[in-house]
Amino acid sequence: SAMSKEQRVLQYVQQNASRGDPDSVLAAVDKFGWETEWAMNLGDVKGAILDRFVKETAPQTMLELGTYMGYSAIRIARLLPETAKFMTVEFDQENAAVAREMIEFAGLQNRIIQITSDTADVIPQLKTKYDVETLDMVFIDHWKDVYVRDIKLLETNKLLRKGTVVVADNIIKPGAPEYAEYVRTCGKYDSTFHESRFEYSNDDIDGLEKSVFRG
Ligand SMILES: Cc1cc(C(=O)N2CCN(C)CC2)sc1-c1cc(O)c2nc[nH]c(=O)c2c1
Ligand SMILES: [Mg+2]
Repeated sequence: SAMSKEQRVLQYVQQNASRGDPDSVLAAVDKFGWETEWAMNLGDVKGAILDRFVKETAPQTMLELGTYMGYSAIRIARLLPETAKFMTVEFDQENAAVAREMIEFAGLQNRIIQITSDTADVIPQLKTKYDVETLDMVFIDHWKDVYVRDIKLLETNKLLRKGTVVVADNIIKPGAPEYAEYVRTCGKYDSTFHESRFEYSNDDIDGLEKSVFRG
């Protein structure tokens, strides 16, 4: 059967990037996104903002909700020390399979714990099954309608501590208004909005919300 868009991106990476070179993998995905087919990767413009947050935070324990093709997982893992524990969760089996190959091509499979499951099932298991005490940083980029559900699950499962940094994609496009409202008004976070460009677009606006848990 014909290849999916995600498989086409993976093939392009395998044929145009250098195995074991994460930056060349990111560059190939971005070139494909700009020049050939749009895809919902974080992309280079918002990616540079996330890079800065990851470098500033230097997390030892990190969680990503929404792996998709693995682009942001590679983006994050390339900045983490070997000692860091980084888990990424993807619900869609086909996307998870593409991500596994993309992450392997980048040579980062030893730095990324890939989980294929519903985040609502995984979050309550992080302490017991994944030996997590608390999270230093979280990147939320799965589905806008469950952003609030999942950050509340992180709270009730005692996975956040004073200073945990929670970053969320797509605050403007497609938009996560309930999430923005929650983190900005619930009193539990110091939250800032970082305006940027929508992935692979010169004119559409989007942005990342960065919310630091007050503990
Ligand atoms: C799938 C999709 C379509 C969008 C859009 O407005 N489009 C008009 C403009 N054309 C060009 C693209 C299509 S925005 C978006 C999207 C973007 C993300 O970064 C996402 N991140 C995580 N999870 C998501 O479901 C997610 C969806
Ligand atoms: Mg996104």
